[in-house]
Amino acid sequence: MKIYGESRRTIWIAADSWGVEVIDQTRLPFEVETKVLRSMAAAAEAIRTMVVRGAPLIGATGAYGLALAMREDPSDANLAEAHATLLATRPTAVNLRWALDDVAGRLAPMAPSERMSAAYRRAAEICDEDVESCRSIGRHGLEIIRGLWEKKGKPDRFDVLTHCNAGWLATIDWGTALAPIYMAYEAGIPVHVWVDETRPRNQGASLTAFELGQHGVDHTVIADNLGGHLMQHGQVDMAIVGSDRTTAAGDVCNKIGTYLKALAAHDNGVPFYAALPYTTIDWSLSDGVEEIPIEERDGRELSHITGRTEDGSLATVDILPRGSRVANFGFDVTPARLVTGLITERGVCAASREGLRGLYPEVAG
Ligand SMILES: CSC[C@H]1O[C@H](OP(=O)(O)O)[C@H](O)[C@@H]1O
Repeated sequence: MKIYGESRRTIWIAADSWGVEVIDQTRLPFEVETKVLRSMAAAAEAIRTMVVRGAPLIGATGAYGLALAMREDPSDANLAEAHATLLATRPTAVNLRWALDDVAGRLAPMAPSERMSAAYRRAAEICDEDVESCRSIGRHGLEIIRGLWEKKGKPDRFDVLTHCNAGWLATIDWGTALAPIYMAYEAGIPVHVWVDETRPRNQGASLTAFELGQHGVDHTVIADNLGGHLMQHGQVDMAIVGSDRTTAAGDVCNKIGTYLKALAAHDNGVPFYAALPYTTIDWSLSDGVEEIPIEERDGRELSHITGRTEDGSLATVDILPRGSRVANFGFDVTPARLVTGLITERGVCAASREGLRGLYPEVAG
C-alpha cells in the first residue's frame, strides 16, 4: 500500500542486497523510519520488540531471520539454534512457526553451502505468496461487505468495526481484515471504519488509523470500550478482525479485547468475521481457549504511553500510581460459536471444522 503516495511493502531486501529492511512500526504514526536487519539476532529482536508485528509479517521476518542465520553459519547446529531463537520471540502467532518450519524443512536436506541463497529465495516467496493471499482475502471479503451493504439498501454509509491492526502493516501488503475494506472503498462502497484504539499498545490508533488515513478511507478512532454501545444503537453494520492463530475448529485467537467485541456483536446481531490466510490456521488444535498459548508482555506497555507533545517531539509518560501491579496479556480467543464466518484466500466459510475442511480438503483431513 502507500505511505505519502509511495508504494511500500513492510519488508524488503536492503540496498546492500543482503540486509533485510523493515518499517519500524514503533515509530508510527509520527515518524516513518526503517531499520536494516543484518543478523539473525537483529531479526529476533525486531519481532520481540514489535518493530515488526502482525502474524504474517512476523512469519516473513522469521523466514528472513533464518536466511541471515545461514549467512552467518550454515551448519545444522546453527540452523537448529536460529529456528529455536526465532520461534521463542513471540508464542501466539502461528505464522512464525509455520514459516520457520517451512524454511528450515527445505534447508535441512541441503548442503550447507546452498542454504543461504535457498533461504533468501524461500523468504521472498513467502512474502509474495502472502501478498496474493491477502489480495484474495480482500476480494472475498469485499463480496461480504457488498452483500450486507446491498441488503441494507445501499445506504450512504456502511459502518465496519475493526480491532487492533490487521492491515497491510501486519502483513506484507494489503492486510487481512483491512483488505476487504480497501477493496470496498475502491469499489465505491461508502465504508466508514470504527477503529478500536486497542490498548495497551494502541495498534488501532497508531497503525490502523494511519493506514486508513493514508488511503483516504473514512474512519473514527474510538475507545475500546465504546464498541458495545455503538452496536446496541445500530451503528455497526459488521465487524472484521484479523487473527494470530485460528484452530481447525474455527476458534479465533486475536488481539486482547477481540472476544469482548465478539460477545457484543453476538448480543446485538452484528455479523462478526475474522480474516486470515491459511498460514494462520493451526490444524493441530481444536480448543483455542484451552490450547493456544497467550503471550504475556512487559507491564510497561500498560503503565506507560508514548505520544507527540505540543512541540512535536515524542515523549513517554507513566500513567499509573507508583506501586500498582499490571497484567498485560496480548491476546484472547473468540470461540467459533461467536464467529459469523472466516474470510480466507480460498473463500469464506463457517467457523467450523466442516467449513475449513471445505476450503482446505487436502489439509483438514
Ligand atoms: C494479520 S495478523 C494481525 C494481528 O496481529 C496483531 O497482534 P500484534 O500487533 O501483537 O502482532 C493483532 O492481533 C492483529 O489482529
